[in-house]
Amino acid sequence: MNEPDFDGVDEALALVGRAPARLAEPRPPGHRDTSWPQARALAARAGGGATPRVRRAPLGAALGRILAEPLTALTDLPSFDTSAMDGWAVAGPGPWEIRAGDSVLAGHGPTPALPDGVAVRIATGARVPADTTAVIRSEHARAEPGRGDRPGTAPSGGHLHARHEVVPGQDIRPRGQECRTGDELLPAATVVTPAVLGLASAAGYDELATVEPPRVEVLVLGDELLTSGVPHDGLIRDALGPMLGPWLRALGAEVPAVRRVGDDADALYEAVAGTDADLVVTTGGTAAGPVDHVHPVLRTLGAELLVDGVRVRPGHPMLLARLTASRYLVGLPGNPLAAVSGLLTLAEPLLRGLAGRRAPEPCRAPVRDGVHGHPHDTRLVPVVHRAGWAVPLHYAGPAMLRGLAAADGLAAVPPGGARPGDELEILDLPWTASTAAPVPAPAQGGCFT
Ligand SMILES: Nc1nc2c(c(=O)[nH]1)N[C@H]1C(S)=C(S)[C@@H](COP(=O)(O)OP(=O)(O)OC[C@H]3O[C@@H](n4cnc5c(N)ncnc54)[C@H](O)[C@@H]3O)O[C@H]1N2
Ligand code: MOO
Repeated sequence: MNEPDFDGVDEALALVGRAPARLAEPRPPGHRDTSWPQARALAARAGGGATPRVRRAPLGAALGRILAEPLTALTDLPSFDTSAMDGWAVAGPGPWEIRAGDSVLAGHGPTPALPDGVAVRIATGARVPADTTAVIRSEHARAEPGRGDRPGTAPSGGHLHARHEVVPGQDIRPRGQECRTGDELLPAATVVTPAVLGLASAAGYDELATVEPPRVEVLVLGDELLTSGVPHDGLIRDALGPMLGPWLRALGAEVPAVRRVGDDADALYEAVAGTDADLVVTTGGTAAGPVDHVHPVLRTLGAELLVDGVRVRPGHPMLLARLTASRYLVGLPGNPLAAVSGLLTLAEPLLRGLAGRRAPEPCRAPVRDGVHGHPHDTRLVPVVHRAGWAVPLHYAGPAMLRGLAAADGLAAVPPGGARPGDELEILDLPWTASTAAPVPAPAQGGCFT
């Protein structure tokens, strides 16, 4: 490729400059790469076209999964008129004669209707007797003992006086207040959180229909990679194997194992041809070096290249291939930040579709400092959120993870760059929701959550 200066920009911009943005130059003709927005849309379409596998699982096994169908109420909630307080059920105007006998407790069937002028003790959560006008909480009522009541026993035969005005319906939760049978409580594609489990249980569910997580196999290429110890003799540590498994799981995938296949074309062919995963993610070997085997292996397999290079820095050699009607391969470049760029550009939207998840609301934030742009390509730059600003981080070169490890997200810098105050799209990292500091709402809100 005849763009040494532009590629050099990526390295130079590992330290973020403050120069004013340059205007985008026209793309040289004949370039085959896909634009960054197109690549994301293509990956999302490929994932969204798949038919998700659905499984009915007991509530306890559904946590973190995606609802395959809407959650509709199997009952009215509450399913009967319920007392909201411990106190007295009363009918008609007071004072009321206290009905002798047991209190009305939670968990019991219907009790006899309440005639006007009568009160009966009732517990929070109990079914209110038919014809009850209101519930008066204990502290708002005064019970006058009847004859024969012993101290410490429930008064009976005495009278009940309200200390405050009684409003009809007070402290009664009417049947169906929260929902009616058949109401849609949550749409399909909702993530099953602990709160969803609670709601599903309250609404009568024993099990939930959820989308089976897509299975992803990670193949780490490269003979130069060590799995332990300090880099030596030209060998380096594998930074991607330890990162990609948990990252892909955070995106809703099942990742049984990360395999290292070295720079062996036959081993790569065998691994890809024999996989039963929905998605194979490879790292390294996407460029045109002597041991870059991803393209030749895909050709031998007859795979269809949906994306072959993306106009994004770092990570432009990333690719997306269809292996069979329902299996995909995402080739991530070997440089670690370039691999993350491929993960967010291609693997994330593809997996979102395969996992049945909804697209997140796009999130934008103003960038505090000017950011150099690539002349033709989008740049992804690690940023932290500070007082409503996205602040670009240093150490953002293609081979570096130092900036990313401190980041809250990646800002998409358009071709030509950004000036201070420009609103940029921010890609959240899957863990930022739990670590982000409270944010004074930026212009468009929603980032880092
Ligand atoms: N002639 C050209 N050479 C390169 C181009 C180009 O356009 N023309 N693009 C460069 C860019 S940009 C990238 S990104 C890389 C992509 O290369 P590959 O996907 O083929 O990756 P490798 O060559 O295998 O590795 C690149 C680099 O990353 C290191 N690496 C690989 N795997 C890991 C890992 N798991 N953990 C840590 N580091 C890893 C590897 O040692 C290399 O240093 O190609 C450029 N070349
Ligand atoms: O610029 Mo590459 O895409 O090093 O990452």
